[in-house]
Amino acid sequence: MKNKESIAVVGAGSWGTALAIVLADNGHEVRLWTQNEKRVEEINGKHTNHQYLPDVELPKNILAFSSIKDVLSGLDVVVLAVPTKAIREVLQSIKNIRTEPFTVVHVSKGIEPDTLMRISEMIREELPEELCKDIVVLSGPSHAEEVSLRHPTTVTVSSENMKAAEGIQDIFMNQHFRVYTNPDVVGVEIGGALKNIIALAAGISDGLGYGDNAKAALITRGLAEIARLGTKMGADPLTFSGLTGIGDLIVTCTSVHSRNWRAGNMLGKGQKLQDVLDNMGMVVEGVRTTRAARQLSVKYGVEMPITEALYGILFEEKDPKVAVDELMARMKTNEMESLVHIMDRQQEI
Ligand SMILES: NC(=O)C1=CN([C@@H]2O[C@H](COP(=O)(O)OP(=O)(O)OC[C@H]3O[C@@H](n4cnc5c(N)ncnc54)[C@H](OP(=O)(O)O)[C@@H]3O)[C@@H](O)[C@H]2O)C=CC1
Ligand SMILES: O=C(CO)COP(=O)(O)O
Repeated sequence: MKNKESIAVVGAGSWGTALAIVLADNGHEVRLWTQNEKRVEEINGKHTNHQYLPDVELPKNILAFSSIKDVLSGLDVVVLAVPTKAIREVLQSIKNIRTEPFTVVHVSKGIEPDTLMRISEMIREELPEELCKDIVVLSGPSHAEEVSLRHPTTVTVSSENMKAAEGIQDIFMNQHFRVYTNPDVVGVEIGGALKNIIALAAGISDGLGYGDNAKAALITRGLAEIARLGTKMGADPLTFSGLTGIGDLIVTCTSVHSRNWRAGNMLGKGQKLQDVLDNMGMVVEGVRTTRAARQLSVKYGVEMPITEALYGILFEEKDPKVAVDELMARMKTNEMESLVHIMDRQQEI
């Protein structure tokens, strides 16, 4: 029997709401924060969140609030479920209110451009040490739409303090939502963030009318470049063959639920990036992360051809078809050569 807790979920978008359902199903009292008053009324009155999860009825033990102060008061666990670009702003409001220490669970998948920080690093920078007990990342192949329908889903939690990760594993785990632990915070965060770049590329490939061969190539070679960069940054190479690596790549590159795949698909069909983003109504994390990953590839001296091609399409108006032609015409190489430093890193560990 798990301890019942009161838990704050900050962000009532699709993922925050789906995770609130998991926590509510486990019997926890869930306080869900959104700055949108109308959504607060809808969640508390009709028990729905139509904009983000249409047709899903929310459990009654989810209570929504628009005051961040009311959401946080007296709670030990705060789940941060906002896009990467909103993380600092939200943490600044939290730190102005809280005086007691708490555990932050972050579920966002991005890297901050320019600072090149992972999300746990941004949290460490924003929250004073005496306020932030532990940081736990929850990531893996998990579309909100399926989690909210209680379809079987597996994710991974990771933290520098594995006791904290195990505590969060207990809070979330249930019959539909299986939670693993992994001590490799860098690998878990890098895999989750960078798969969005490859999902955009997979969507573009589908939008151009290419088939399964192209998609398999993008997933496999995408994983190779993610693992190359991740291991240079200190990740355990094995993490990339787990849920937060290949697992999340598969789900995001092959599902119509993925906002990154859908955005790519529209780009491949010839739409303009700004129109795609304006019409999505939800965050497409891979766009900013492409900029960050390209900066990281330069910083660490790691070749990332798919990221480079996507950067050209997103930010330099390169024709997607030309970008694919250029990828195919790259100098011939040995499949394993580019993985050598990953194997070296594995031996070090
Ligand atoms: N959706 C999914 O299936 C999954 C998503 N993720 C990750 O979770 C994170 C959140 O994604 P998701 O829930 O899908 O995004 P959505 O676009 O569905 O929702 C984003 C939420 O964040 C809120 N928000 C945005 N900007 C701010 C801000 N500046 N201040 C306060 N609140 C803000 C929005 O509020 P409002 O509606 O009021 O604008 C909304 O509630 C992303 O990093 C994503 O990669 C991870 C796994 C699965
Ligand atoms: O991270 C996700 C699934 O694991 C969701 O991906 P999208 O943000 O592309 O929808």
